[in-house]
Amino acid sequence: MKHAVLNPASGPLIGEIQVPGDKSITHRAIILGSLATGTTVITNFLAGEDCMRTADAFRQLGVQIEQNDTSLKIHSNGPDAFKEPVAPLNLGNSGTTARLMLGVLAGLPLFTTVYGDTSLTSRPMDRVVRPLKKMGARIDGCASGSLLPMAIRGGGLKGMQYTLPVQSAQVKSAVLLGGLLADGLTEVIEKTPTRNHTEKMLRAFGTDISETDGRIRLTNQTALKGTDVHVPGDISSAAFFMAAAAIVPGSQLTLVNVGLNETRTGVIDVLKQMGASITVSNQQVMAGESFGDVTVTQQNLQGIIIEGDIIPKLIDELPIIALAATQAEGQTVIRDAGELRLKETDRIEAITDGLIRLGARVTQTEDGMIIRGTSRLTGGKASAYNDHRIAMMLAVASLRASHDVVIDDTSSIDISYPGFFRDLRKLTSNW
Ligand SMILES: O=C(O)C1=C[C@@H](OP(=O)(O)O)[C@@H](O)[C@H](O)C1
Ligand SMILES: C=C(OP(=O)(O)O)C(=O)O
Repeated sequence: MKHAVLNPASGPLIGEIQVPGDKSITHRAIILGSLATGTTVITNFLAGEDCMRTADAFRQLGVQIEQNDTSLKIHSNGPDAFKEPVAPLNLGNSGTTARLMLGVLAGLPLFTTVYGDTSLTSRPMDRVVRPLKKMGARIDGCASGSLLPMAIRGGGLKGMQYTLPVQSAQVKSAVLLGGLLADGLTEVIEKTPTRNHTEKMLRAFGTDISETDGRIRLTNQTALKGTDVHVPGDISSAAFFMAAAAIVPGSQLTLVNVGLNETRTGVIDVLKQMGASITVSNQQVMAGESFGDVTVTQQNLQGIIIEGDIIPKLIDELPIIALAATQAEGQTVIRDAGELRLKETDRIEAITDGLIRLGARVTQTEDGMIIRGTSRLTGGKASAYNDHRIAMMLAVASLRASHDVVIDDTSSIDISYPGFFRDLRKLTSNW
């Protein structure tokens, strides 16, 4: 338990900051580096707990993964050299590890068992189990095979065409990774774009994968080649400081080397639409992934409606966007975000509860919330619900509160942003 008492308010956030590497891209680099033959060096990788679960899972399959402060070095002889793990794989708190690994494990001719923590054990896995079973996978688990723990007898998959019934990059990626190890053609059809790091990274590792009008196609290609990957900063982590700079008077903050993949930049679009001044500079592209420097200058914000196709582009940023909305004039309505109820915790409940406890006016709806601004945050005691994004949102709220913000436990922050408090302290004068 890491109880935190955050003193209220701060001066403006001024200066420059570099957030850690992208979580989604780090997971995929570890997965493809392990499936590839040869050496893969991943720089600026995220050493967060979730990504380390993915690395440990491949270590248990016999892949050599060395970690130092600046890089992860993977030596692999490809999937044919994997060994059957002698113990269950612990996937911790990580939905991405669970869903993507189920795709991989279903495609390997090995028997494996997987489990996770209390939160992961309650998150739906049938969304990946169903399509993988259609490809021929033999998977069983709790609750009629829809929850962890699960057992997978892999191998013998056949490619198929699959239309995504949920807007989920994890489901898309599980089917594509299964397809990579399956016989024949796999085609995934997505009506609303979700994050496309798997597709971009597969291409970077030499896979022939095509994408037209939301139809993504690939055939069995186990001969991936080890490739060096440089991971851009995580826009989902940067979002906490973007929003902080947007709501603390007098702030001007630059976030350097932030990933700007077109399927992830919804938070920038929304903050701009609310009235924040945001500029992007030094934009570059590496292995198909765009990144650059993002400067946010505080301006008065207005409430807006956030709904529809933009939701998957900012799904993980909704906790901090909701906080920003408490500091905007008028009403902000968030709709079509029912997926938030299926994350590390029910985030609609957790955001609403946390913000109300700190003095904001928020009403939850089935698939979102209504936030009435401008609220003077009073501070108070709130629970992070063991969820990293809720804990960081509550910590940023202290910058606009009139009294202390007390958070029950902030240890979950290590999932995606080790060093968050060091960075927050660097930018503010309140601790
Ligand atoms: O593919 C990924 O790396 C992720 C996809 C999203 O989940 P869904 O696929 O469930 O939307 C996101 O919320 C999660 O943090 C990371
Ligand atoms: C939902 C998240 O991650 P995961 O699904 O991988 O647990 C997140 O990081 O906000």
